[in-house]
Amino acid sequence: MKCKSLRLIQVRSFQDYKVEPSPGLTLFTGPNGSGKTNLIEALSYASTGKSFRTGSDGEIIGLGEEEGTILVDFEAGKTVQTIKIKLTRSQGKKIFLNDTAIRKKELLGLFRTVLFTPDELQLIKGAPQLRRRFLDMEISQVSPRYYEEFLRCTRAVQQRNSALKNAQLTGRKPDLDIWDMQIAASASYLVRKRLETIDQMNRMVPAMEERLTGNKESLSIRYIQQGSDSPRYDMEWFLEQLSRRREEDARFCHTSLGPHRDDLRFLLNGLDISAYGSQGQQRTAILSMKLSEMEFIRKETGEYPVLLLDDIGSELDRSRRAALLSFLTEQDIQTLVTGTEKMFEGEGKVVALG
Ligand SMILES: Nc1ncnc2c1ncn2[C@@H]1O[C@H](COP(=O)(O)OP(=O)(O)OP(=O)(O)O)[C@@H](O)[C@H]1O
Repeated sequence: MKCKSLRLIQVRSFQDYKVEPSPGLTLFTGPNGSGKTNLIEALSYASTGKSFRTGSDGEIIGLGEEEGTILVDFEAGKTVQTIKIKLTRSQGKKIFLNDTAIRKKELLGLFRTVLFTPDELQLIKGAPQLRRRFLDMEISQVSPRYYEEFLRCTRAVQQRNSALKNAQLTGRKPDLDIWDMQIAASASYLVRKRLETIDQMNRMVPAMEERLTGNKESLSIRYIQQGSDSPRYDMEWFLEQLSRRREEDARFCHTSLGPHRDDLRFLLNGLDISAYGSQGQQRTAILSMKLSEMEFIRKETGEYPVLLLDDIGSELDRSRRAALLSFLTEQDIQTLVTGTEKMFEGEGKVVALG
């Protein structure tokens, strides 16, 4: 997967800007506020249909403008295609693939990227929802069915919660059977896919960790399931658990079991890295996971995704940057980075902003 060009029209600080990244390493340099992160954000947006910096599309449209457009030409296999995202203040966003309108759920998996930013440390320290998102996005990029089931499950949980709230307001018994069935069916698929993915990641992560640090600390990912010490994904189990929790769920008007309540733990030599790992160990662990995510996507799709690295100069020391660079060049991975020219020892194409 290669990004051939990125064009921004009335997006963030850019009036009309086009860049053609190198198929290898491209470094965006420039003073603070020159728009380096804006470029990474736009590429990630074209990949996922979402910004990693804001939940409000209005913030992305140039100040004072009514609309903004992100255009990405990318090569997948041997075909070059164009994603166009038109953001408007009054009518939301429209997404096009080669000028044909598509839905957001059809966007995922077209232009595949893996993102690494300083905020990524939150993956270890932050709320469970960030870890679930990491896993969900990773799998959704290679499996449209997964994303469909994910949306179905999310809707069913919302409907079940609404039914619980209504019941509390009206004093009537809620009819939860239909929602429990839907949640159990989707959950069974989602959790099975999550476990399979973690299993694959666990086979790759230690090698990445060793490559980056030269040591043999063993990093692994564990799935933490609400309601069971050893993860289950059979539908009957979900049905039985949801049914058993009805009374308690009715009290709090929420659904206390399902993929939306599960979490991940990252273990370094068997210990929870969020509690026992140093900052440096945590940063390296995240990078190892991101590189394993790259490998996972390559195994599933036959191509490496594009790697987006925002401001990692502050994150990785010199030896880790060198190890990262050797991996990226060896594997022919297209990488777009923000930072200073020195960051990768003068390697790659430099695009100066500001
Ligand atoms: N909607 C918008 N319209 C116009 N300009 C915007 C908009 N949103 C952000 N900006 C401008 O974009 C700039 C920030 O760009 P960005 O975050 O990409 O900088 P950067 O080069 O990554 O900086 P740093 O090196 O400090 O991380 C700021 O000058 C900000 O005012």
